[in-house]
Amino acid sequence: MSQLETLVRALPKAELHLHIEGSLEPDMMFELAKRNGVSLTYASVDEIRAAYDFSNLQDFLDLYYQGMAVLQTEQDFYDLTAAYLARAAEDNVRHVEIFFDPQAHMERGVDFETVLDGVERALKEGEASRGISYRLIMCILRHLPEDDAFALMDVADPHLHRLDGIGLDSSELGHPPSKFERVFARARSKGLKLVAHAGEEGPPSYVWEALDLLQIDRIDHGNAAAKDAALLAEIKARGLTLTMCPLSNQRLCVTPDLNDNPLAGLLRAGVSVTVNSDDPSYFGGYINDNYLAIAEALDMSADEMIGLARNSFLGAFLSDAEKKKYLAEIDYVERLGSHS
Ligand SMILES: Nc1ncnc2[nH]cnc12
Ligand SMILES: [Zn+2]
Repeated sequence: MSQLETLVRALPKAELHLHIEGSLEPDMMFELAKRNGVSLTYASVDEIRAAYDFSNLQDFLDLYYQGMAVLQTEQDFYDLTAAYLARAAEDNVRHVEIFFDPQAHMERGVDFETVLDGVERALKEGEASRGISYRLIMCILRHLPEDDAFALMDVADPHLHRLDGIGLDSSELGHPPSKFERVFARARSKGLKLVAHAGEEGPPSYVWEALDLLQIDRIDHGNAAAKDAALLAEIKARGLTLTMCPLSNQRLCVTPDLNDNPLAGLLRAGVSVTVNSDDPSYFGGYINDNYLAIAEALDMSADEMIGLARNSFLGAFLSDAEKKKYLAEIDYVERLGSHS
């Protein structure tokens, strides 16, 4: 194992951009299909993996919504989340901020409470048994109408104390942040943190809208910011963190060549960049795989790996005391490394 790999594995990390439904591994898809009597169009795990050959975001989303149809009971959502936490623990992930897509389940007749109860039960257990702290972010599907988003906010209203933030995901092109300005205003009035996928496939203007109209606290992806110097300056001035996902960008042909990923350039330009896995079961890697892939492709240093891990806690929706605790752990790993 290289020194850099040893370091990446040892670093405590926060994962800030993870769709829990995107951690559904083919093995579990088969198991749940059997348990729930759902028929899959695939005959084997290998066939599923072979289907994960995407040309763009929509290609992926079509399979992502299809795959999650096996998730039906509270136990399913618990099992899915518990499996992710077990895998994240192997990568020394100490804090997670998880997205979930209730609309994609409710339209199949699964209750909002079933989803939330199962995900939350696993997160609470993960915190107690593995020491992985968490925040939970409910995402709005942007390809659906504004009315549907308001309906989701109504259903979620009695449970808002169990949620930390609101996000915006799904098909970006043709669905700019402005479509959800009023929904985000309502979420803000409820005291929720706000994040949005912006500038993944979409242009810099979508990132501007997320900043100015949605008034987000953090940007998911944000790749397009690298194309607009004024936008970059604004992101820095506001101290906003970008939750970037290099293997996702590669698999969805946002930056098919990892060498072209803007992550290192943005970090070196002083932007608070973080590394995340997005939908690890679909994109061929969990968080350490993402760190190691960009370290190699973008010729990043040990200090930069440490900086990315620090940013993950600094950009998290944690208290200052919690951040301090995690940052001290990174300092410790850094000191160990400097003596070796
Ligand atoms: N990378 C991604 N972009 C937009 N929506 C998503 N939903 C799950 N993964 C996503
Ligand atoms: Zn995402």
